[in-house]
Formats: sequence, structure tokens, C-alpha cells
Amino acid sequence: MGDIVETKPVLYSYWRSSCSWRVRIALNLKEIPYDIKAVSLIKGGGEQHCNEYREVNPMEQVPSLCIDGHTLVESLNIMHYLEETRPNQRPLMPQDCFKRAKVREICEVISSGIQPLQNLIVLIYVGEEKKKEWAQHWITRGFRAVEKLLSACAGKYCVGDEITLADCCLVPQVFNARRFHVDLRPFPIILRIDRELENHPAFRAAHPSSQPDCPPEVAK
Ligand SMILES: O=C(O)/C=C\C(=O)CC(=O)CC(=O)O
Repeated sequence: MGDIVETKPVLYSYWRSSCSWRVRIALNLKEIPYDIKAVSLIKGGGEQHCNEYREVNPMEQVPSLCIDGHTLVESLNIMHYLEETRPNQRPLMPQDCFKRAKVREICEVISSGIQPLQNLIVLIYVGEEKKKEWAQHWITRGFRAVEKLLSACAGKYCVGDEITLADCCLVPQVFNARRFHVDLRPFPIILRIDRELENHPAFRAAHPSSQPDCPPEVAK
């Protein structure tokens, strides 16, 4: 054991990236201390595209996490790694196989079916004129599915009464929905869960406005 040097995990993160935010919530819930290396997605066309960062993450996206001597990319993959390596530090997956499947289902609808369609690179491609309507369309379509799924499995949170990875995905996506002025009135369960979690310390500390790279005029 003597020569193992425990280094603090490093999260490559951008304050307003919903995928970085998911991982920040999971790290906070599991009480894993970490340092943030801010990657600006907008400065100079995006620091994620520079050669140095491409070595960390070939998809040129955030987040990436250096932990346990490894570098991992893709937010859901990172969250599952945290869960598998630290299952007893505030479990974020239920024990029951069906409930686990429900958690993964909601995570996937958001992380594959909604977020990528309203991601910055896609909106740049869609163009300034159409981007708001585009983002609203795909978030609304996805939230219809999420609301329907939640009507069958939600308790206090997305799946039952314990916080899971599904909640880590939902809250940042609700923020994005508000950012694009999506009408959230048709989604009462989503809104209730979001309200339930907004003041939770782990969620508050992960919020974009609490990040070291949040512009001061937004942070206040
Ligand atoms: O400050 C910016 O406008 C740049 C990027 C983002 O918000 C992050 C995204 O691309 C969307 C997302 O995380 O889902």
C-alpha cells in the first residue's frame, strides 16, 4: 500500500454544462472531494477543442474525470463508475433490478434522447434563427416521455423515495428547459421533483451559479 499516492480527483467541467453538472451532483452526494479544472466551451471557439484537452477527451466535450489513476469520459459512464467503486457511500442506484432499470431508463431518455439534441454543437449547426424553436421542440418531446415514465415510478424523487442517478440527470435538464423558455406547466411531476431537490446541499453546490468558472454577473 505504501507507494499508492492518493490524489484528489479532478473534474474537467464547465459551469453551465448539464452533463458536467450531473457528475458534480453525484460526486457531492457521495461526498467525494474533487478539484475542478474549468474548460470554457465558448472562449476562443471552445477550449474543449484544443489539442491538450483532446488527449483527455477525444469527443472534445465535458465532463472528464481523473480518478483512481484513470481518466474517464461520458457523464453516465462516470456516474456508474462512482456507484460501482463506492457503492456504500450514499448509493445512487436502487437494490431492486426493476427499479435499477427504471433509473437507467430515465437517465437514457435524458442523456441520449434530449440533451444531445440541444447541445451547443448542435445548436450552432442549427443556426441562431432556429435554435430556440429547435431546443424547445426536442426538450418538450422528451419531457412528455419523462413525465409519463415518472407517473409510474416516481415517489418523492424520480424512482421511489431515494435520490438516484435519474435525479442527477433530471435537475440539470429542467434548468436547460427553463433556459430555452420551454412551457413546463404540462409536466407537474418533473416540476415537483425539481422543487424537492433545488435546496438539497449536494444539488445546490453543483448548481452552475456556485461554480468557480461562473461569470460573476450570473453568480450573484
Ligand atoms: O454557456 C453556453 O452557452 C455554452 C454551453 C452550454 O451551456 C452547455 C451546453 O452545451 C448545453 C448543455 O449542457 O446541455
